[in-house]
Amino acid sequence: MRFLKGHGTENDFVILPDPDGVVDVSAALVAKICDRRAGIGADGVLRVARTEHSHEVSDQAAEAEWFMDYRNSDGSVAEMCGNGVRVFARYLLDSKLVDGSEFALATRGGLRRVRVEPNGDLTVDMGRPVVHGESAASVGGHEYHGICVDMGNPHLACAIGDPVAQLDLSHQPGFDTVVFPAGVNIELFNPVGTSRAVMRVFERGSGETRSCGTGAVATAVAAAHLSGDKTGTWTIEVVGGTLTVILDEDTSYLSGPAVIVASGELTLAE
Ligand SMILES: N[C@@H](CCC[C@H](N)C(=O)O)C(=O)O
Repeated sequence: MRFLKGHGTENDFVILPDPDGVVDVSAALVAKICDRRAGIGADGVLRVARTEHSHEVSDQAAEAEWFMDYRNSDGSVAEMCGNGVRVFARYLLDSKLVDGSEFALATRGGLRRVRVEPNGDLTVDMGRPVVHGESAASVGGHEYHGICVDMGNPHLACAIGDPVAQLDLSHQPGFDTVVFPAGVNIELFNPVGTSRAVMRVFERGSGETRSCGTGAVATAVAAAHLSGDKTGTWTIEVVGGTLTVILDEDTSYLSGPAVIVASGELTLAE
């Protein structure tokens, strides 16, 4: 099976081209591929299938030719991945599977429109973030309060006083399983001034990663909430680079770099 490897601000993915939708990506195979010692190593897998071969997309999303089948590194399925969309889009562009500088792709979370910026960065229309209350995460014996943001997938974004660089995110943070029965991606951030935040993330199904696109938007929403705003442009600094988030009345946009770094033949079997 052919594979490619790519990343967006060091949130890294193995891409499996499967235009006819015939590859069975079992949880065990995904976990093996993502293993950083026994496999290729990645935060997740992006299977690239024609939307007509997927039964998991809404009617609206079915208008896109390509479906991003995203899996976390533990093999679990997620609805959306913001950096994944950008890396997936880079693969489609490099492989000439899409035309022009604006196109859409299908995800389990719905249709996502992508635009190529003049500097080569990719911007994704991430849809309208939905805020649904407050909750708390516990890390290293500290409890941090934050807001719950649905980006198609679940997030808890917490502004914290301690420097994020000092957090130990080697273990799953505690969270309220009544609020998040299907698990949650947890962002911990330090607001810097009025339009910047430094963020770390512990992702559901993947552990700490060096970036998370949906998490960056959730962080911008939480940071804006703190400063009494609903709209604006936010610079989100993640461990693997810098992302830009624009919040407007109706939707949100995520921009940043995405690159393909390798390709090869996968010999791993389940
Ligand atoms: N890294 C992603 C989010 C991937 C999915 C997440 N772990 C989940 O289970 O919801 C991003 O860039 O958004």
